[in-house]
Amino acid sequence: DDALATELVEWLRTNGAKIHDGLAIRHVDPSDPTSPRGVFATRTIDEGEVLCNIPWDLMITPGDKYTSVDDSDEGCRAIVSTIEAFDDGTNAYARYLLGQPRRYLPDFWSDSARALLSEMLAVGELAAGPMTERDELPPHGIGEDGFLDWLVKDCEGFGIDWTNETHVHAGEMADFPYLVPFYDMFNHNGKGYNIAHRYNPYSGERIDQTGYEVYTTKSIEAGEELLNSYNRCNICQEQYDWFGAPEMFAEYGMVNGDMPQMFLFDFARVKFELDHGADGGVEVRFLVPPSEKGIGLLEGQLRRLADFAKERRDRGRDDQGDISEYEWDMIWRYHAMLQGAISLAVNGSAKEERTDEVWSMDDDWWVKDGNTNMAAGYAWIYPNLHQNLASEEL
Ligand SMILES: C[S@@+](CC[C@H](N)C(=O)[O-])C[C@H]1O[C@@H](n2cnc3c(N)ncnc32)[C@H](O)[C@@H]1O
Repeated sequence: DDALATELVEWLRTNGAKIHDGLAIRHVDPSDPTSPRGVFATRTIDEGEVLCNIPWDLMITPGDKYTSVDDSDEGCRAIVSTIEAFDDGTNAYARYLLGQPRRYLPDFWSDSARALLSEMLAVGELAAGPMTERDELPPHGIGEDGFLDWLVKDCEGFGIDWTNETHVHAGEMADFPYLVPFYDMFNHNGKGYNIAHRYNPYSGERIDQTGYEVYTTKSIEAGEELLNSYNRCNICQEQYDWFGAPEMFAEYGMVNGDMPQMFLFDFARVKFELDHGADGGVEVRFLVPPSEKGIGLLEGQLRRLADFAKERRDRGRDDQGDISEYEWDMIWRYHAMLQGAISLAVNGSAKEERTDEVWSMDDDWWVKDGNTNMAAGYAWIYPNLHQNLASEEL
């Protein structure tokens, strides 16, 4: 029943990719064809077995040679390559990507939906230009002058037609630096992963010669799902310390109750993780000691979020521009997630000793697990989504 996935695997094998024969691609909930697809073991797989090796030629890349991560027009070239793949009728991976949802990431929503979301996130008056992490709730960088506006400006001269929905879809799908067939079917698990990459594209190894290889890091039972971690993985070191539930929503379009969830509120200098406690209830763990001022600021946002819903949700979708049903649903799901998380933090902070230390620290007040080590001229840990700080600026 999943022709696109079957066709993709056949096409990959025919063209030199290795795909483990103990795997099946199916919907996570087999009875619900709208649930996401995932990769499952059909038999026991030992630790260290290769799940796939994808030759360079089958990936969608910004160019035909390995390029480094600090290549400035790499993002635009990746989109152009994705458009070319879409136009190539023989490319089964492109057909699979064309079958993915359209405009599901907030960055690609309608102007009306992005405006409503920005207003919901604005801590104070809605700023005319882009807001920073200091005056909005996370995730950052979505509103006016968001990612798509930035792409349009940045990719001028690359022949991308932003009035063409297929080109926009290429912009949404194109991952920098490359799109890897099959690898992108592994779902996210917040508790950890059972797969790893043999090669680290960020370290400059020659994937154009070796292929992109993924193997198991544990032994896997039949029926078990093969899972990656999109933020706690061994490859995305730049997302390690700041990439929480709000960023999962921004970058992957996910809003769900999966635990653990991390939240970093810059404007209040509060950072915490939520997870199930021993009694099954959700508990808060502060990753940086909370301050009196920070908790007060969060309490203010709880009141504002409640008023916002009363005013905007109760008014209904129809008289607020051309917000789609999907966008509307996601906005209020995310609203509920924020309200829930902030309430847990405010209530949980009663048990904590409060200290104002965070307010005398520099902008890296929240860096705990990570560090600001440089690689290829960039700090891998940085506070604002879509913002690469050059090393001199830090
Ligand atoms: C890299 S793809 C994973 C494969 C994808 N499920 C598919 O059908 O092709 C990432 C997308 O999968 C979905 N996804 C992955 N992990 C998820 C999870 N734990 N909960 C909900 N959706 C998830 C999200 O829509 C996300 O944007």
